[in-house]
Amino acid sequence: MVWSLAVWFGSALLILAVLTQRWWDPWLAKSGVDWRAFPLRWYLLGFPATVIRIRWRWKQVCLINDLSISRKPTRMAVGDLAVRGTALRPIAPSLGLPRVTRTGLVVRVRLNPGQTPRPFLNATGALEHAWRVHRVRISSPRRGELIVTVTAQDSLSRGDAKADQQPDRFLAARVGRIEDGGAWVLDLREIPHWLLVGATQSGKSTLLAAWVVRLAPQRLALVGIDCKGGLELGLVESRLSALACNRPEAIELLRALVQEMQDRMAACRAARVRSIWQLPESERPVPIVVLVDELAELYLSDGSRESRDEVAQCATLLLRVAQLGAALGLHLVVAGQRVGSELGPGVTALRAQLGGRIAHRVNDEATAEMALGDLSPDAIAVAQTIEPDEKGVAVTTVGGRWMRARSDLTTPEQARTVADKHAHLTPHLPVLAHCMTGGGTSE
Ligand SMILES: Nc1ncnc2c1ncn2[C@@H]1O[C@H](COP(=O)(O)OP(=O)(O)OP(=O)(O)O)[C@@H](O)[C@H]1O
Repeated sequence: MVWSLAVWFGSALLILAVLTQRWWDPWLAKSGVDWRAFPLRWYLLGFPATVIRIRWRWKQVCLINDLSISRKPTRMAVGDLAVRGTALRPIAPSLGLPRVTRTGLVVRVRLNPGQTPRPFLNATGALEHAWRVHRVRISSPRRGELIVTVTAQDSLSRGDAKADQQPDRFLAARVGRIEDGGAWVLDLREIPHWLLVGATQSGKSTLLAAWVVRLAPQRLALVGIDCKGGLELGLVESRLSALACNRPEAIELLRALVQEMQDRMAACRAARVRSIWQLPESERPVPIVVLVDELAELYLSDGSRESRDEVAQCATLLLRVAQLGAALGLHLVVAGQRVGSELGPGVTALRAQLGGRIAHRVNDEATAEMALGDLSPDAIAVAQTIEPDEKGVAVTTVGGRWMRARSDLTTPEQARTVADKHAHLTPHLPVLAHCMTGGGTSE
C-alpha cells in the first residue's frame, strides 16, 4: 500500500516535472544550477520528456516534412477531395517503442508501403528542432525500416574525467570521446593501420599529438615522417626513434623499416610462428608505430624524373609496410588533406590497406567518400556536416560501426612535455641508426 502510493506519487511528480520543464529549466540555468550534470538526470527526466515530445509531435512533423502518405479514399476521389466530403487523411509511419541509451534513445520506424529513407534523411534537422535534441541520425538496415538514433546533448563538448584517467591497454590509445559519451579508443592491435583525413585546420595534427601522448608511456617505438619540414612531429622528436623531414629522408627511413620487417620475418620463420605476437615475450621485438603527417608530400611530383622516381619509391615502400607490417609489429598512421587517386595509383592501393578510418571536416564529398565510402553512405553525409568551428570533431570507425568523435585538445606544449618526460623510453633500433633523432635506450 505504502509502496504503491510512493510509486503513484513519484510518477505524478515526474509527469509534472516533464510537463513544466520549459518553465523551470531556464530558471534553474539562470540560478546557476547545472541540473544536466546530474548523473541520473537523463534516465529520470530527459528520457521520459523526450519520448513524450517525440510521440506528441510525430504526426505533425511527418505532415510538415512530407513524411506521411495519404490514406487511399474508400470512395471515388475528385482532385484532392473524396466524394461525400471525406478529406484525404495523412498517415505517418508507425513509431516503435523507444529504447533508452546512455546519452539518448533509439527508436525503430516502420515505413508505409512505397516510402523510402531519403526524405527522412533530409528531414533530420527538422526532427532535431521539433524534438529539441542535439542530433538525430537515421539509418535503414532493412527495406521499409528506419533506425532513428537520438543524441540528447552534445556529449563531444563535455569532458569525461573518469575516462581520462583510465590507463590504456598496450598499443591502444584513448584520444578523445565518441558521441555516445564513451571513450574514443584507437587500438592498433584491433586495427593495425589508420587513415586520417581532413581539411586544413580541421584537427589532424591535434589528434596525432593526442595519439602520441597516449602511446608515449608504452613500450613501443614511434617513428615520424613529416615532410612539412618536421614542423608538426618535430614537437615530439624526443620520443621518436627516427624522424624524416623531407622526401629523401623519408625514403631512407622507409627502406630501413622494410629491412627491419625482413629481419623480423626471418626471426618468425626461424621460430616457426606467423607473427611477432607468437614469439616468446623475451624475444619479441618492440612494435613500431609509423606516423606520417601529410601524405601528399610523399606523392606530389613536379614532373622531373628525379621526383617521379622518389614518388614511385615512396609508394612502393609504404605499400610494403602496410601489406606486411601488421603481423610484424609495424603500424601505419597516415594523415592527409586528400587521399584521392589524383596523387597517383599508389595512394589507392595504400588506402585499401588502411582499415581504420577517421574523417575530420572535409572540403568536398569526394574526400569523405574516399575515407568513409566503404563504411556507409550515411557516414559520408555526416562528415560533410561537420562545421568549421567543430575543431577536432571527426567521423570514425568504432567496433565496425561509424560514429562522431572528438579528440582531446592537446596543445603543442603538452605534447612536447609528455614526449620529453618519456624520452628515456625511446627504443634505439639499430636498423634506424642512420635515421636517428636524439638519443635512445638500446633494444
Ligand atoms: N579536439 C579539439 N578541440 C578543440 N580545438 C581543437 C581540437 N582539435 C584541433 N583544435 C584546434 O583547431 C586548430 C587546428 O588544429 P590542427 O592544427 O590540429 O589542424 P590540422 O588539420 O592539422 O591543420 P593543418 O592541416 O593546417 O596542419 C588548432 O587551433 C587547434 O587548437
